[in-house]
Amino acid sequence: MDEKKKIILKLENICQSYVVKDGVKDAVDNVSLEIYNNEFLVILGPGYCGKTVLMNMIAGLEKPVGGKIYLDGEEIHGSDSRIGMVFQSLNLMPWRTVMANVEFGLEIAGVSKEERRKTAQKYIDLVGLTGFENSYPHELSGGMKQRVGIARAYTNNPEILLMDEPFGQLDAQTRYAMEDEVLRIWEQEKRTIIFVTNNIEEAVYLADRIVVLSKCPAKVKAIYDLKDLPRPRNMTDPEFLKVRSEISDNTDLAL
Ligand SMILES: Nc1ncnc2c1ncn2[C@@H]1O[C@H](COP(=O)(O)OP(=O)(O)OP(=O)(O)O)[C@@H](O)[C@H]1O
Repeated sequence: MDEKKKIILKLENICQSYVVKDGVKDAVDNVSLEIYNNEFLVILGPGYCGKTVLMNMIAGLEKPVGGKIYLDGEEIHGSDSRIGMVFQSLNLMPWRTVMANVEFGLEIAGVSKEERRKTAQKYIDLVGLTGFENSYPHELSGGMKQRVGIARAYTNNPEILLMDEPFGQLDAQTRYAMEDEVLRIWEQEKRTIIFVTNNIEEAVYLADRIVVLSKCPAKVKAIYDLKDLPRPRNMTDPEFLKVRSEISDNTDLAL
């Protein structure tokens, strides 16, 4: 079988609800998805629709009230080291240098100092932070902090990388630069990426496939295969704009 078509992660009828003061709030409603090995999957949906809740369930940070999650064909029931996460709020430790932040997961896993230095350096170089190993988070720009977050996630060697609106807080210029960076890193160091955004241009720029979610509670509204849209993509190309408008006609995003 084509390695790209191997299903690495499967969500089967995933549901999430919360008890709130005036009843039950449904956040995710019967989401089923198959995610292929090494693909760049973008989850696109309006604000508060349930994107983060869905990512948290994949990451094992919260338990679905219904449904099953399979990784490499086996059901998983919580967090799994094969799934890593890059958060929007990066949770970098301000008292640790770039190197110490990137090494952190390996330190916890008991990897020797020499080994973790080597691995961390590889990913610091990959994300373009060579020379900043001894800097502290407050000395870095927003884009550089995101790079630290990405390096830290890669260092733990996950098969799947979850990125929940990682560039949402960056200014437009830095955001464009980071989109190119994440594509470059993905091309160089292939992993499956599941990337959440509410920005349609970002979705069309990055994705192999886009999963469009409905308003809350999140349901799968449509799936678009963009593999035939050549890379590098240009947001002003007629072909890009055609795909963008086709998708925007079919979303609940306020555009
Ligand atoms: N623990 C919880 N208890 C009650 N409601 C919750 C809880 N977690 C999430 N929700 C609700 O579920 C809905 C989806 O939230 P979620 O954070 O997944 O949205 P989102 O699509 O990631 O939004 P954004 O684009 O703003 O990041 C929201 O209405 C939110 O208030």
